[in-house]
Amino acid sequence: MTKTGLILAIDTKDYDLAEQWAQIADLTGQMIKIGMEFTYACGFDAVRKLARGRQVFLDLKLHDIPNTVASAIASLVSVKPAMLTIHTLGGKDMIKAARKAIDVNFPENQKPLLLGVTVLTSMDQENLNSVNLHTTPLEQVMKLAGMALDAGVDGLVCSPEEVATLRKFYEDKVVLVVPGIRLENAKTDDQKRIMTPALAHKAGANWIVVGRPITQSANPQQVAEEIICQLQD
Ligand SMILES: O=C(O)c1cc(=O)[nH]c(=O)n1[C@@H]1O[C@H](COP(=O)(O)O)[C@@H](O)[C@H]1O
Repeated sequence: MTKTGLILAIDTKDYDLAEQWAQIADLTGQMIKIGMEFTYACGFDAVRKLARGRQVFLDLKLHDIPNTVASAIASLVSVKPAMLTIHTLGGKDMIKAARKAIDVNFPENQKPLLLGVTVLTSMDQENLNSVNLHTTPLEQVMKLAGMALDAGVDGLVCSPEEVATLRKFYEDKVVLVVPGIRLENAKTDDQKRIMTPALAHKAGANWIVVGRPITQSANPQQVAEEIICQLQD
């Protein structure tokens, strides 16, 4: 069975709270994810400070013309991220430019994994149709996955619902990072394609990304520990 790790999403505008959550991640041996909310609110000095000495997934979901994405990636070297995200919908030229930007700018032993976001976990069939995509989420994820892997991503961000199919098709040749994790299989917020930690693990996720179910709970450390237990075989 695929080994699955937990990534804690540090989605807050408050530096001190982010540090508290990151310390819980340190105690339980998790990676942290720093995204747009923290970065835009606290700035890049704060991102570097929070990242220091930690394994960081820098989730800025870059999506722009190839030259702009490549230049943005070159500016991220000082954060020393373990992984970073681009949107696969930016297309193959943008992805190739991102790949090259990592290969050229990051030192050999500090190259982050380049992850391609496929179909956001907040999108269901109705949302896909609303942007004129008349395929199922699974078909769209598989199509984007093939294109993105050919163009040079190391891994994919997808919902738990696509993990088993991707794992069967690509075996262990792709890193699968999986948000849309909920402790119960009931849709209660913006996440539409969801699964429990145990089921995402069984399906073959390398990493699950969890934010609010941990950070908004009464006891974040206890919930994190309970989730980690669900990831054992
Ligand atoms: O790239 C991501 O991490 C991501 C992709 C996606 O399709 N869905 C998704 O929820 N995420 C991120 O994963 C985290 C999920 O947080 P919660 O919904 O609070 O567990 C957020 O930080 C999102 O930005």
